[in-house]
Amino acid sequence: MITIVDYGMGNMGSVRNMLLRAGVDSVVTSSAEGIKQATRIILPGVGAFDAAMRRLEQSGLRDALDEKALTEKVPVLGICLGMQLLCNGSEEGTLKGLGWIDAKATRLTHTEELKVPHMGWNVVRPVRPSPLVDNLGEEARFYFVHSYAVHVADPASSLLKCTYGIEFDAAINRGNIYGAQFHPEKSHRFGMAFLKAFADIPC
Ligand SMILES: NC(=O)CC[C@H](N)C(=O)O
Repeated sequence: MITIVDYGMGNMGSVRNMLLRAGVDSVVTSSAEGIKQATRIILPGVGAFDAAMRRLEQSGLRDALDEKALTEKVPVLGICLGMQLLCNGSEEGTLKGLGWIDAKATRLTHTEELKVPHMGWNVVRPVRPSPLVDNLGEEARFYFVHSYAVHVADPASSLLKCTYGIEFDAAINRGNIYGAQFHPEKSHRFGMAFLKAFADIPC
């Protein structure tokens, strides 16, 4: 069973609905108790970096998440802001991130042709094989809405790259920790395949 973490920053319902369309059941929890039951976790997120970190800390969810991710090593998927939170930090804020993957988020550069936020569909390029991305097929495209982009320190932590002015990491992975900068819940069949693959990752 997948547990979707509700910490007041994002649309848990659309993630749950896309999982259902993929034939995967899930529960939404806003409590540390709920997280303790989890065997697989999705950390969604829409909004600002510091506000999200503050909510995770103040709600007591951070400790429960640390235990699951670092000690029990259950598969965890961060989506959009949720992926940025997995990193050491972001130029968007001053607070430290969860630090589960050695990476940082930097601001995208606004130009005449390329507006920030990066909003809309974009293609991604596979970097290395992983059960999470191996079955996406040719020309996989995903839906993005973000102003900050993640760059991993160790190239081996990158699964998918995307280019919007600069190249950035669109999906990342280290051990049991996974992240997607795009919104799989808004990415039609590609997003459904991606979420199904996360649900099927052996643990
Ligand atoms: N869509 C969002 O919530 C974006 C998350 C983050 N604030 C960013 O701009 O990258």
